[in-house]
Amino acid sequence: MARILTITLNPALDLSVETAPLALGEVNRTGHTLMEPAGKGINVARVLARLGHSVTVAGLLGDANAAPFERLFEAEGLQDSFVRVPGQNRNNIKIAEAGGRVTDLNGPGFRVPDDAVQRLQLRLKSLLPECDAVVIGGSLPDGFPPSGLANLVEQASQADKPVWLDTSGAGLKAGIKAGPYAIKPNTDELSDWAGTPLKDLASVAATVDGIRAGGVSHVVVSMGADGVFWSSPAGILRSRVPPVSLVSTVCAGDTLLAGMLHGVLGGQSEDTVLAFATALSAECVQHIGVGDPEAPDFPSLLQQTRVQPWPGQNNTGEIRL
Ligand SMILES: Nc1ncnc2c1ncn2[C@@H]1O[C@H](COP(=O)(O)OP(=O)(O)O)[C@@H](O)[C@H]1O
Ligand SMILES: O=P(O)(O)OC[C@H]1O[C@](O)(COP(=O)(O)O)[C@@H](O)[C@@H]1O
Repeated sequence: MARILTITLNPALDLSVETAPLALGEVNRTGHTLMEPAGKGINVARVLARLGHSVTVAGLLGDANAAPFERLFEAEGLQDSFVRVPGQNRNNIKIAEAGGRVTDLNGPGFRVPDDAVQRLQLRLKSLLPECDAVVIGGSLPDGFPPSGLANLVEQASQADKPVWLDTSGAGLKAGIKAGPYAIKPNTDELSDWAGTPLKDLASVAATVDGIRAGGVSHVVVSMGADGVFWSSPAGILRSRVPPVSLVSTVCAGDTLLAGMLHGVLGGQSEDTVLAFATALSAECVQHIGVGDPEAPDFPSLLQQTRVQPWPGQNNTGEIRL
């Protein structure tokens, strides 16, 4: 069991809605709906706790609607070390239509006070000695500078804690420069970072090589139904997902990251790490919410997940994503 600190700078209440294909501009009657406290670091924390780790959740939490988050932390056994800030955590709406299309409506939340980065740095000072790894996940709230994210990455790295970073846009740009141990962009986020659409595995690989040359040890690229591309000091692996019945891809990236961290901290072989994490993320897309390592069909999903070195035989990199 490892001690993991996750940081969520912009938590959200996710309202997930399962529905038939939307009739825009009309009354739609939905199926299953679920409102849950979320945000990338919090989602990762939930999966890690279910995998038996001791997890502290931190970051910024709006005080106006903190109660559901606090209830979740209590229920899931997560140590709450969030810095409270004035205002509301955002509401994010996730519409999962039959057929697998998912539409995210991510709302605005609190605006951060001027001293937010300093308060977080102070909080981290006391939390870092107590953890084995740090996850920083999600977007930056209004007023939080990308340089502030870079400061947090540097602070944790200087304390010798591996930082796993999952963010996007300007945060990802600044974060990569600060030299995290690992990043987990999806193909769109990596394309955005590269400034060009990455349409095949060869271009993903070339982009990842550049990032690794800059000092990031592990680059995990999640590619939706095309699986995962993982470049690390041990080499490059690519996984393929098992067949699943798709409901919602929301939280699949967070579940994948948690599964990767679980395996890497556990010292498992690379193949085992990637197969486990991929299968768990595939389990996740079969329902709303984070992946469940205790799902009855998880062993079968794991068995059907394929991991291969990349580029393998007959694999020249032109596979289109
Ligand atoms: N349609 C799908 N079928 C099976 N597995 C999937 C599917 N979509 C996503 N996954 C799994 O979840 C992982 C993360 O999903 P992805 O959409 O790439 O990340 P993110 O949620 O961060 O955008 C994928 O790498 C894959 O392993
Ligand atoms: O901070 P961002 O980039 O807006 O993302 C937040 C959203 O991402 C999620 O954490 C899901 O992320 P993934 O689909 O990448 O796993 C949601 O719970 C949340 O609403």
